[in-house]
Amino acid sequence: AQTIRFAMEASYPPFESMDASNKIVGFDVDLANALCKEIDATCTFTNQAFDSLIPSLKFRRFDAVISGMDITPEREKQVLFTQPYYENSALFVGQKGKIADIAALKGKKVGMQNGSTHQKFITDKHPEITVVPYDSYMNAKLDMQNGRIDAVFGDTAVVTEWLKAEPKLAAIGDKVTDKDYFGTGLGIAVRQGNTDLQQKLNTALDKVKKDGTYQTIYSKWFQK
Ligand SMILES: NC(=[NH2+])NCCC[C@H](N)C(=O)O
Repeated sequence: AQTIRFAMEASYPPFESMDASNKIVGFDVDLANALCKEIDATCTFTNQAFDSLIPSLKFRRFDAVISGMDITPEREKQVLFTQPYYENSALFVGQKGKIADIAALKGKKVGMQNGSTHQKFITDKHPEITVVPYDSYMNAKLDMQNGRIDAVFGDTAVVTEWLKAEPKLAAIGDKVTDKDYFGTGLGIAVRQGNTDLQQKLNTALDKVKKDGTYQTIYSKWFQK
């Protein structure tokens, strides 16, 4: 059987994180395993810095990236994406009662992962906000909670889990849905030209979306 080598940045629960035994677990892992089962392939998973995922894919160190990654026009110039497997938008979060709205972030420090769509969005659309890039959203969140930065800008799905777990945090403003950055959803990236794998993954995605497998995995990792 075929082996599909997946890469991800695994400090991003519930999409991917390291469990107590240093195994990568999460929604993306379960979904990829379900797809590999359909394709009759063996999946492997490797943890890597987020901003190195696309370069490593191009260098053939891996076959696919599944990492809560937004399908964007800019990334589509470098890689091929599957159909979206998760709807996405972005949300600012800060300490409760500190920042009233997005306008109040002017001159403030906002953290996010280096190489993320969140970084690009703020750089392009909100030059009045100071971007503070991190190796992981977990470190950005810690700095925000310690008051070193004023807010974190992240995927709504992830940030919403933080808000449920931590009563001292609050959303700032509404979800950001700009299609050029977040609007088309999360996809699995494969190399340009690897339409064979792209098609296999797309067919498998159709199948798991239809037969209930996707919903089961979703309910395991995301609360309603
Ligand atoms: N596994 C991760 N650390 N993923 C971060 C993804 C952030 C954002 N959705 C992006 O595509 O840029």
